[in-house]
Amino acid sequence: MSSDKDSCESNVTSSTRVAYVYNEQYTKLCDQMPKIPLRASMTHSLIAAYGLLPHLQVISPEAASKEDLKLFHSEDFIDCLRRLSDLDDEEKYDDDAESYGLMYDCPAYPGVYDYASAVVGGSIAAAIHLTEGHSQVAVNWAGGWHHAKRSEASGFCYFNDIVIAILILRQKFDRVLYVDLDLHHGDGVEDAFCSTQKVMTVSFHKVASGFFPGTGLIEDIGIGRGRNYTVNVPLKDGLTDEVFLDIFSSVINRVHGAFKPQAVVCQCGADALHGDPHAAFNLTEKAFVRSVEYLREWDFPLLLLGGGGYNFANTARCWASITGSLLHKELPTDIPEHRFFSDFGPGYELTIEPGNQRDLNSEKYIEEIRERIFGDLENVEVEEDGNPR
Ligand SMILES: O=C(CCc1ccccc1NC(=O)c1cccc(C(F)(F)F)c1)NO
Ligand SMILES: [Zn+2]
Repeated sequence: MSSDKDSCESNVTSSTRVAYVYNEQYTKLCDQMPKIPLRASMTHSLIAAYGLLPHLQVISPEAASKEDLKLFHSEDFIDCLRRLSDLDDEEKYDDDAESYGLMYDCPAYPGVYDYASAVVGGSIAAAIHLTEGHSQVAVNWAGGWHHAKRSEASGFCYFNDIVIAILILRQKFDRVLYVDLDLHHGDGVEDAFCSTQKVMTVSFHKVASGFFPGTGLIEDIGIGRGRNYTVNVPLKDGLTDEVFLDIFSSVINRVHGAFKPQAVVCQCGADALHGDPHAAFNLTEKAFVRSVEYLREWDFPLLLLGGGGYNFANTARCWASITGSLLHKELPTDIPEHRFFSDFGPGYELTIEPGNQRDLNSEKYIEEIRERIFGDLENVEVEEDGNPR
């Protein structure tokens, strides 16, 4: 006779368990990324401080092997990053470096190979957890590096963990939907899948002259067989939660109806939040939490990844709020005492104040892009495959 504790344990089925990629060494490695020092530990510590770890299924990742990386990246690029990563700073200048994007925004700092392959390993572990049916949701907040190309690092992204995770999901799921909430266009993922009908990429991002990466225009809808399977939602400064959630829900609803995805990957880059040094949108964590809740309602395998986010306390607030929501836990507004408590001043609260920048997204503008995207999605029709998921 199982005690009621066992029986309550046993009713934690794969559909309610949330897998969470973490181990101490992995997080320490991710903390060393120069653009986001200690951000991985801040995110994990806040999630732990809110007492969420016992409710998560923690999965410990291994670094991606060279074979794993070759699922997307070229061998010469992988070898170059490996070589430069082993050098200390002096001998850095190698003419290859520039052609592989390993300068400026993506310096090949000592140990960068171990960092970048560890992050890919984290997203692979999460994706495998979903293909093996151990849970319906898997989270790798240290992942989400959407700019990396097959043979080029770009925009702080070295290896594209997202593309590799999607390729793993595609081994089991015929149609995979990719949603990118980062302030910046998810160009690396879009490029990887722009000519296939099997992966639909939908990116919501800022478009303005001179703003990185400069791609992701509304007229970019994919090429060849992939035409209409790329969706870009170009947005302007001052975006609010309300306007974002309105365009997000209407576009994603049509995407769901037309593409009928069997698994979803969502990049939750937090540089779209108010308070980020990019100072572009007025979003709060509510925009992200409600977007993920919207995707969750469809109850198919969901992989959540991080990405940008340079106000580290706000990034931790956002990702801890999403994690709490996945567990149907209401998190108290007061930030609990923990290692990084002092970084959450002056309010020491979980919620983020909305920005008050003027919203350049007029109703007319939002209607125009909504109608344009709806029109393009009319051309998407997938035959319901008979195969079970
Ligand atoms: O977040 C990104 C990449 C950000 C990026 C790529 C290429 C060129 C510039 C940027 N952004 C910055 O360099 C940037 C902007 C504001 C604040 C910072 C910070 F890291 F110093 F905080 C960095 N993609 O999702
Ligand atoms: Zn970004």
